[in-house]
Amino acid sequence: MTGVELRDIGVTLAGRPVLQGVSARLEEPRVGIVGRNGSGKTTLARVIAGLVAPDAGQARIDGADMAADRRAALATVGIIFQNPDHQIIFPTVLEEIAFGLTQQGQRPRAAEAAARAMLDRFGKGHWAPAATHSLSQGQKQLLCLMAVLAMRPRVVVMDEPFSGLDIPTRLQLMRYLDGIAAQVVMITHDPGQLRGFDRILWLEGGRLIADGPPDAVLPRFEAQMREWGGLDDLAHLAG
Ligand SMILES: Nc1ncnc2c1ncn2[C@@H]1O[C@H](COP(=O)(O)OP(=O)(O)OP(=O)(O)O)[C@@H](O)[C@H]1O
Repeated sequence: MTGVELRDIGVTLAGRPVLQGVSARLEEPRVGIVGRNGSGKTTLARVIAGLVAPDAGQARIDGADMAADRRAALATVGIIFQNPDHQIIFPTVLEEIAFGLTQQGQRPRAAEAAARAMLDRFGKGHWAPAATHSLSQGQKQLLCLMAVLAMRPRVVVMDEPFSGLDIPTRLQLMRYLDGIAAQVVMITHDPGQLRGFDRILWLEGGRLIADGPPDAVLPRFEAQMREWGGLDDLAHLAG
């Protein structure tokens, strides 16, 4: 089958269930994942990208198990983390983008040419020799997006990619996203970033508590967040 298939996913970390019984078949071009802090969103993103193997159930993309088949994962799925500093490892922009392509088996010269082509596509050809540490947070996030897209993934998983960015930078990055052909699975706390999305998954306490089109899920999600926002549950410490 095509698309992301999550079948009864369970993940336990440090003896605690973090995801339980999560099942969904995602074929829509734009899928959002919402939920409170600690609800398991990042863990689910990592499961989809094959970075975490579930303790129970199966996660597949286009029929392949991303955690077991890292070669298929490199060709199929890319992930963009919340903090680009956790993702960027090379001193220059060109090296950063070319790296993933050499990982996929391209020769260095071909990888460099493809990296330059990706920079040109975003009108950022002049960034090639720039030092990655000199980029702003928004520029770093765009670099991560270009590095992932250069690998031509079928699915791009994004874990709160716009947090910490100012509004114009966020809007620019969202516009870039509009133009990409890959299926996007995006985690966010901000329902405003999910305009135009096709489907929303809502996680609470590691379980999927709602799954449907934005019109059906987001108004309930926002009402619930406002209600919980009125309570003082920050006083409790996890046991
Ligand atoms: N490596 C780990 N070891 C132990 N517990 C973990 C680990 N990673 C995450 N957890 C716990 O799993 C739960 C879910 O974490 P996760 O990061 O998936 O949630 P989240 O919904 O993405 O949260 P946030 O919105 O705050 O980023 C949390 O209670 C967290 O403390």
